[in-house]
Amino acid sequence: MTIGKALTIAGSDCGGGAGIQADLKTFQERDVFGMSVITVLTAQNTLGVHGVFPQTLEAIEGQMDAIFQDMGANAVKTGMLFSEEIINLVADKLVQYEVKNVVVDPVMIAKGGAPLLQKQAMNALKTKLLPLATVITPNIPEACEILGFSSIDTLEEMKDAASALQKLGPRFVVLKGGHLEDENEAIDVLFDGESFHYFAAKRIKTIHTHGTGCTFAAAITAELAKGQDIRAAVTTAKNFIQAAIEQSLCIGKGIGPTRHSAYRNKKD
Ligand SMILES: Nc1ncnc2c1ncn2[C@@H]1O[C@H](COP(=O)(O)OP(=O)(O)OP(=O)(O)O)[C@@H](O)[C@H]1O
Ligand SMILES: Cc1ncc(COP(=O)(O)O)c(N)n1
Repeated sequence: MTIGKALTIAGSDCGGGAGIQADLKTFQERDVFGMSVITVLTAQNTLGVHGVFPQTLEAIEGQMDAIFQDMGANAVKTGMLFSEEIINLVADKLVQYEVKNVVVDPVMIAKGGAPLLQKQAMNALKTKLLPLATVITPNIPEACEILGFSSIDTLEEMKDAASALQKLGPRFVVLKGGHLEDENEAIDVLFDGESFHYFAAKRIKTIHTHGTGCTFAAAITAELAKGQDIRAAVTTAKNFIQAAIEQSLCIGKGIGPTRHSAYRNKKD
């Protein structure tokens, strides 16, 4: 019996809505074998991030070696990497193990505003990690930060940004439009170096969107691990996140998580 193997290299969200926990739930729902390398522990709930505890480089390296010297992975996602040292280590290991299908979610700031990437790590993200990526999945503020743009306000500007991001080295760019001011639609743009593809869905009116970015990127990773091409992977991920937000959960006193099981048994 074979199964796609997907690895997430990310931060732990003890509250279960984002990070490693969201990724593993998504992998399970998409029927791939999920594995994890924990870069940082966060003390976090729906009200915000209350503590960030980076793991030692030795601990991160040990987890990566354990996985790649035995099981390997058909696709890898990176999420919260937090520091320059962690980014450099993870990038070196991805090169060492010749990892294919690397999904980089350039996590920078939590929904509540807490920094999840140190300012001095930006250069390593841009120069070491992005060139290794098969696909990157920034949201609009992250794209602005990477490119030094002051704002991205329209679909045309999203296309310009996606094209500029692709020049930094990733094979594909999926620029997420969740932060665009559009009452009706949440539209994401895929750029493959030649053409643009659009993934639009009805915008859902809810505050409970904790972990949407992690979940969306994890769903892309799962589909790539199964051998799907990028357009099929993003199509499934968009359907998956739409269902998860439609049934998002009012758990806790703040921004609740999405329901990872909402797309279960639905046809792609
Ligand atoms: N209110 C919404 N209704 C429908 N889809 C949404 C909504 N908000 C975000 N999305 C979609 O969810 C996915 C994740 O996008 P989003 O922009 O929320 O990521 P993000 O800001 O990186 O998330 P996070 O802050 O959790 O990391 C995208 O496909 C986006 O279009
Ligand atoms: C460990 C970790 N990784 C990623 C996010 C981003 O998710 P969100 O912006 O929805 O809080 C997070 N909050 N925590």
